Amino acid sequence: MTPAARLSAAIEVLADIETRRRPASDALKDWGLAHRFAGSGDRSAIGSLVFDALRRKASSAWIAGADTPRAVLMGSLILAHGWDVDRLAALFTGERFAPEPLTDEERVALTTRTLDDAPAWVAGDYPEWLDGQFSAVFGESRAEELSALAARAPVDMRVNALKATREKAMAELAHLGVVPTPHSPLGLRINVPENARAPNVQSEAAFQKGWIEIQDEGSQLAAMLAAADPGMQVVDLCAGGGGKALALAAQMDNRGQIFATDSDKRRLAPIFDRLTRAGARNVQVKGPKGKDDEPLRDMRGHADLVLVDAPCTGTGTWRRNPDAKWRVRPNSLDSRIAEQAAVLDRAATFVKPGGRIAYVTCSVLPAENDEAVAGFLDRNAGYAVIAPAKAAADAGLGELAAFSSPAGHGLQMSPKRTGTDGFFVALLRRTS
Ligand SMILES: C[S@@+](CC[C@H](N)C(=O)[O-])C[C@H]1O[C@@H](n2cnc3c(N)ncnc32)[C@H](O)[C@@H]1O
Repeated sequence: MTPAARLSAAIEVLADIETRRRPASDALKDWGLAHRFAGSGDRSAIGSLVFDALRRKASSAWIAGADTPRAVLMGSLILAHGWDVDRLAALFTGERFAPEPLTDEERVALTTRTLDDAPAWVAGDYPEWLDGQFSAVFGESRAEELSALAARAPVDMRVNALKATREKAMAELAHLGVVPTPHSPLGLRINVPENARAPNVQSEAAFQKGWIEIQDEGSQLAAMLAAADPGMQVVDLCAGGGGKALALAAQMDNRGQIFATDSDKRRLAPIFDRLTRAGARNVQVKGPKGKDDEPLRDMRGHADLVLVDAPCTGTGTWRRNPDAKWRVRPNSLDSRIAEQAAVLDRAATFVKPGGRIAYVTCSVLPAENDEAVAGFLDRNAGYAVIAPAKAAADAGLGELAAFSSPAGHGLQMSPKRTGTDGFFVALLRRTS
């Protein structure tokens, strides 16, 4: 395909995402099936154009002076790819498979409009209805913070201490240009250059041998902050595919027990192969047998630590899922808030006196973070927050103490603050 034809395809896919409110990956897949002549290079280039446009959708529409898929693509080529109007005009020719030529109005908008007078939700590329939430957590920095959440994310890996050291894994992956992550002592990072494809880490021998797991550094730090020690009895209540359970098993050096469960048994499916590959032997996976089954009933009142890696809107992962931010709705936020309250209250049934709950979300919304903790404390008198600065220091992560959440119930990470996805971590001790 010609570069101009790829632009037309990207406009088509963006229109499909917009009109059918569907995930970008589904729209791209369908486009590929309907256009089998397109090679993998074409599909990958179109995917990059679409994802970059979605990252910068509001600001692109602003400088293009319209919010049509065509306008958003044009704006993003200028903002994200550094094009100028002449370069656009050279491809928007209206010739075979090329998008229609630029109108005078488009040309004027694209050469004169800037983000200088744009509101925060436009400059930061996020849905306007969430402005109050972002203002509460980031204040005047919200446009900058959210802009950092719109950028591309690096590929982060956690070295599995059960099988390798960071030095050993780094040497094995040197050809991928891996560097240590700034905070996690087990973190490795590949910074993917603009317009390049992320490497397929899963095909590397180091991955196959279980030396590394793909895991954002924020998720690694959340597991460290949970502070599971060898020998502890740990419940991972929202274990899903097991990313945190694997990190905890390595922290515990395979000693003690982790009971991993999830309300959705199907989500636990990948965990078994992952545990085997990682050499993690202290994790028992217990899926619910029916709707009202409590597979961990024997653990009631016995756990040293209950990890609640809660279901959430995922606003902290928008770097990796830029289309998700335009799909999040007030009713889905309300549903997540209700689930968070339910799962926190369930967690409390497992904690032994003196034990802890680690509450984690990959969100930056106070409604899912500080407010969820405050609600839990109102409903559960025998719990107290462990001061975030202390939790950070205890985990050997004293530098995170600066990132206490607004109400002080937990730590709030973000791409701008910590160079990670946006994770929130609160630790609650059972005092009576
Ligand atoms: C953020 S994901 C977990 C990710 C996983 N811990 C990891 O590190 O790979 C949240 C999980 O919570 C589960 N979940 C939702 N509501 C729940 C509930 N009431 N009890 C337990 N799990 C729940 C979802 O099925 C989902 O798998």
